[in-house]
Amino acid sequence: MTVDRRYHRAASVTTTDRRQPPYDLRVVHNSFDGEIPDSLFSLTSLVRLNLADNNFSGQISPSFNKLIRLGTLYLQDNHFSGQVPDLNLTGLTQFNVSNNNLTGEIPQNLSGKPRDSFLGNSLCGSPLDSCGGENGGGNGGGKSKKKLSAGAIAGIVIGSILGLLLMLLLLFCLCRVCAGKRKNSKDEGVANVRDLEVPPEKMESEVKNGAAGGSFAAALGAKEKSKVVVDGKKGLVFLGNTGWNFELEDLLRASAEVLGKGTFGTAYKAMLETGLPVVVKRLRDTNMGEREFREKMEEVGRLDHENLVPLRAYYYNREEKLLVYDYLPMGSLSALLHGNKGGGRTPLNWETRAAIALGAARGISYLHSQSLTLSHGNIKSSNILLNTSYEARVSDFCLAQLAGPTTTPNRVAGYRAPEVTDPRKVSQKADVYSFGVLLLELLTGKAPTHSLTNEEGVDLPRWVQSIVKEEWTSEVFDLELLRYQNVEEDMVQLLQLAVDCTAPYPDKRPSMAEVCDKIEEIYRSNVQDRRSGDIINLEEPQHHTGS
Ligand SMILES: Nc1ncnc2c1ncn2[C@@H]1O[C@H](COP(=O)(O)OP(=O)(O)OP(=O)(O)O)[C@@H](O)[C@H]1O
Repeated sequence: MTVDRRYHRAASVTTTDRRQPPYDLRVVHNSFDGEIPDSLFSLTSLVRLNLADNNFSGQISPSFNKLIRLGTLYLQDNHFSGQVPDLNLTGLTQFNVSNNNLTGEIPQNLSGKPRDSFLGNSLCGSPLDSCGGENGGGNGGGKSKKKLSAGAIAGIVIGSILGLLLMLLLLFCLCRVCAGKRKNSKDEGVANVRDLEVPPEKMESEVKNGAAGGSFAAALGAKEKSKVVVDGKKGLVFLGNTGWNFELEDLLRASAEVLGKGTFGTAYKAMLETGLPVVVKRLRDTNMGEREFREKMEEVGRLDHENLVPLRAYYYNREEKLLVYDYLPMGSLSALLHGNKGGGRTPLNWETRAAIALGAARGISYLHSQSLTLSHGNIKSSNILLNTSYEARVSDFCLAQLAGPTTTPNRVAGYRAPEVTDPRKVSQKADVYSFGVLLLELLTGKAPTHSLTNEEGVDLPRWVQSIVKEEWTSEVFDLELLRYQNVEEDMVQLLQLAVDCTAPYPDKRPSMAEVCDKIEEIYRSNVQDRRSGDIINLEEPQHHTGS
């Protein structure tokens, strides 16, 4: 069927004279789809054309201009798209293209038609709103669109750019804040971290060779560039009931001198402005994480015995780890035994040595009693410190695990039990061995291998074993001890205990509690001897010049 036939069939043709061509064509509701066929435009006599409410699509052809007699053109409620053609039909009084998909500007010739004729499209221009403004009136529905003026577009573009810049700026600020926070959390997650500047010249002159008078901050900074990272909030952590009340900054201001370099780092004596002297150990190369470190410090801080040098406080940050102890003015047993050999040193008598041995044994035995896995780990004469009454205080206990990869294991080689391969893993039996070497050192006055910086020292257990027992007295004991009579038997007993402690097989060694009991027994007999009044006057404390 041709389109023409379709039209003729469906159209209700209104004509009085059947010989006349149709002048009124109405297409039945919803009957047609597709584009309007060109043949329609040959019906030039048409006066009324009503194609409303169908499914016509495509463009509205400008060929409607051929229907020069057209007074009514109803195209509403279809699917026409594209622009409204410029219809120059002077008789066209009824015109409606509403509710299609038409776009663009309404041609000048149709601008006099009522608004309703154009609604429901995306059209603009008179009689609707001007192009660039709102069109379609209030009931344009979803089909209405904006057509923006150049000024509006420029405004939107500039606004968008400014908005984008603002967002970038905000993003940048946010990143800076986050980066700042991350940095702070690196330095213990605390604000208030700052650097103490120490002039390098000051550091050099003040701390050179451990000379006293330089500030502790300078001492810490001496080998670094010139900065010490100080964390003002998470400062010193005090352990136990010290009664101490000072801040890290007070410590950094304190005058300091180097006491010596040990296995774990350097020890400083710091004199606070209040006159309180403390010892600060600056740990080197500690691999331990913060949490583990703090837990370890709390554990060590809980250990409390009269023959121990308690850990009073600590400081932790990624760069610096400091341990704070009491300062013991009489120094170490090592300094007493081996220092000032040239002269000016009062020899250590037997009773003082026996008392030191007993005090040290008690301190270590206490440690072992706390837990089967707890050991000192670094027993040697420089870690046996003395108070003003020459009572022994064991220091540096339970720190073996803190030792970093660059520690100097040689320094403890002479005290180390043969089975110890990793100095960070030391058993109680290994402690007993080290204590045995310490007893041998006390009795012979000789320093064990590598225990002194300048001297080679002796492999004490081996050396003593190489001497036949009968010759122990004259060959083995420190000459300073030989002048005391009636104590020979006690000395031999202590020497035998030392030999037992240094047995190559850990199982053959006594426990620290047994060692303690034995020394007490020897010491008691010594006191009885003293009561019988046959040796030196022990009522007066003797003075020794430690180095
Ligand atoms: N609390 C203290 N009071 C007085 N002197 C101390 C104190 N602590 C340590 N010293 C002395 O400071 C010096 C250095 O001590 P430090 O403990 O750092 O090294 P060390 O004992 O030689 O070796 P290690 O680190 O293996 O124990 C030693 O001569 C030591 O006797």
